[in-house]
Amino acid sequence: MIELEGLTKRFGTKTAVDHLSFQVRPGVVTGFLGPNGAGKSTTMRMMLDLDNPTSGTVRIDGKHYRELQEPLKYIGALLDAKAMHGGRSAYNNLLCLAQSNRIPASRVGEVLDLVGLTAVARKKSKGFSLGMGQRLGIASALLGDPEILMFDEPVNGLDPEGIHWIRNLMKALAAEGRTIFVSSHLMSEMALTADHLIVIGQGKLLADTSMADFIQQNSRSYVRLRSPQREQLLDALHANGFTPVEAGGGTLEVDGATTEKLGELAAENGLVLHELSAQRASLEEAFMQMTAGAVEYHAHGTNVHGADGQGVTAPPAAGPRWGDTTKGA
Ligand SMILES: Nc1ncnc2c1ncn2[C@@H]1O[C@H](COP(=O)(O)OP(=O)(O)OP(=O)(O)O)[C@@H](O)[C@H]1O
Repeated sequence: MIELEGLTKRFGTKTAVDHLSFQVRPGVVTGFLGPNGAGKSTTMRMMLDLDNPTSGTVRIDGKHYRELQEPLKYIGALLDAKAMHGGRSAYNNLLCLAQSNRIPASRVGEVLDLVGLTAVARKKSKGFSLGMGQRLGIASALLGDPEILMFDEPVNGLDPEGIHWIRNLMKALAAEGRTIFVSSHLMSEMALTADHLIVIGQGKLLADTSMADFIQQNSRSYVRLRSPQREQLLDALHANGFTPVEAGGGTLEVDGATTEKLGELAAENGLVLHELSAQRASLEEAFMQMTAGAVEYHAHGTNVHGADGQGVTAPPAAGPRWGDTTKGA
């Protein structure tokens, strides 16, 4: 278990991490998400005592990192895959780490095997590709067979097979009851890997929730409609209190409705539908909403339908980018 309490880091006037408090529990993969520059790496560095907090604390199984005897046996981390000594072989890099943590040398061969680097174990790591470097970093994290594992953007540089492998590895490690904490700015990746989510933006906690609840609470569900009798359909929708949104190509989107309700409405009005489908916004959209604040989807719309007051609301041209400061605006 990792516990953060009021963790804060300032670099001069820049607050990189802002009063973060959360727990990372065993037995699940916890995703640590945020846009570039949100403060993920800084938080992880403080968890590992590589940076001093300005204020607040991090506890690993109730202790400060520096109080841990042979920390690699408690917590393994992949932070910067390039941190290895390039002039040493993969095997020797790991052997040095093992020796300084009283880990038997036999474990080096085991973890090299686990990450698929046995064939290049004696090669100098400076010649490694990005993906091989990631695998070597993961091997070093696994060396002490720790109960807690932290990975900062572990799929960086991995090919599709490697990405699949690391995903399954993290899930398998969590299933063994370990605490797995993995950062990413890739929402799609987290959706496939994480059971629990911690989302930060501008160093602040935005969400601490199960993946299922996050999607449920943050993604928008709506119905998509297309009809050759678009004008009549708009009239019928407005007459029944719906606010259709223009989605391009003659398609309309309606929030707060079911396909059953809108199908019946079309039938009652004798309207032909070419499309009637329930939609749920992707996780990516959920993140956009969360980090950009409640995008005022309806409030900033543009009336594109005409002067009869029965306009459709156009969606915003483009959502704010990750890291914008408009949360809650
Ligand atoms: N040593 C430092 N000195 C000054 N500013 C720093 C330092 N380290 C990080 N920062 C700033 O703190 C903020 C958080 O950076 P951090 O690297 O933790 O974010 P991140 O979420 O890991 O981003 P990314 O996904 O791009 O790696 C950024 O604005 C960054 O520029």
